[in-house]
Amino acid sequence: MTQDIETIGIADLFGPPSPARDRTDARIMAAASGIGFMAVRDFPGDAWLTPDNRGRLLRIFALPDTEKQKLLRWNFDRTRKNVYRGWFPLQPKAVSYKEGIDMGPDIADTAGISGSDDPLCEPTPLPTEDALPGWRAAAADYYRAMETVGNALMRSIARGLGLPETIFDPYFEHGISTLRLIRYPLRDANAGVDISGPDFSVIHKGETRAIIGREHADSGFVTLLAQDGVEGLQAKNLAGEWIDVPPANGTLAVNFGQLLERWTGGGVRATRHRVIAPKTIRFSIPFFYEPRVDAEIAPLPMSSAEAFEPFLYGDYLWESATNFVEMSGIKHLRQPRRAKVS
Ligand SMILES: O=C(O)CCC(=O)C(=O)O
Ligand SMILES: [Fe+2]
Repeated sequence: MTQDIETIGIADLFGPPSPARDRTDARIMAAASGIGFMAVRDFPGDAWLTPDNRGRLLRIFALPDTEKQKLLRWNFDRTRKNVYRGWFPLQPKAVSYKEGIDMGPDIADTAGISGSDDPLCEPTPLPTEDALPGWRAAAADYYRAMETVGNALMRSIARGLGLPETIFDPYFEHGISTLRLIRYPLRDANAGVDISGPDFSVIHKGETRAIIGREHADSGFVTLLAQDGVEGLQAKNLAGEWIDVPPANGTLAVNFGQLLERWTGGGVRATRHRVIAPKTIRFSIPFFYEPRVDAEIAPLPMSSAEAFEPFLYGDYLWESATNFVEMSGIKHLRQPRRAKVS
């Protein structure tokens, strides 16, 4: 049986305790512990999920190259100081064929982390107000809206696990969530890359489709993904089949990260996903809801919890995130803040 991805209205998560909220919690936990993907709708800030409003953020891709280059990260431009936040350009030879920007909490002024020497807390290089009037304010509003949704899902997951609903709260004060804007152009057939190989293409519904987003699981707690109405995202279901994640307006696709999978001893599933090439250019806006950099992750007080050695979120994230192609070549720039007990 192919299990579909459920769409769940989450308005009740923003109200007082009620039987309706309990039912929503149960549906979320069923998705989290089952297929590991869901779509959510009906929440404060859902007005963002229209083509016009997403377009207010995606305007950044229309900047001239000279303006985008000012935002590049150190691994793409050695004159830059930012290593973790900022612009990643297209990598024509990589499986993932995308460009975009990673932004941190400083854009929404929720940071309280300035002055830190941790690259995970560095400020985000942003276009000037003159280059893109009104854009910064829109990005800040969107960031705050997604923090609110992430927070509501985090509490719902706590309740769904049978834990106090505030158990995760302290971990997320001054969290380092990432707002990412992605553009996947059509692959240039003359780029000198043979995309017929198995790494670069798959058969889907009898058709050969290029891969533009390499198969992976996300690193963080929960990911809130706005798609632009263009298909391409696929999730691996429990039977190991790739199923399409519908890009419906008014919904966010939600998947769970490896941090949460580890924290819950596999109770929540960090589902693998990938992007196959649609016929048109594609944009997406993932928001990775994440704890504070110095959060100590230790086994949860649940009877089913498996023992593991506590670790710092920042150490774990750096190890994981720097394996992605857009973060290549920077692993050596941050040392673990806590030595492993051997
Ligand atoms: O573009 C998409 O739809 C998915 C992006 C994604 O999986 C990611 O950035 O982690
Ligand atoms: Fe992802």
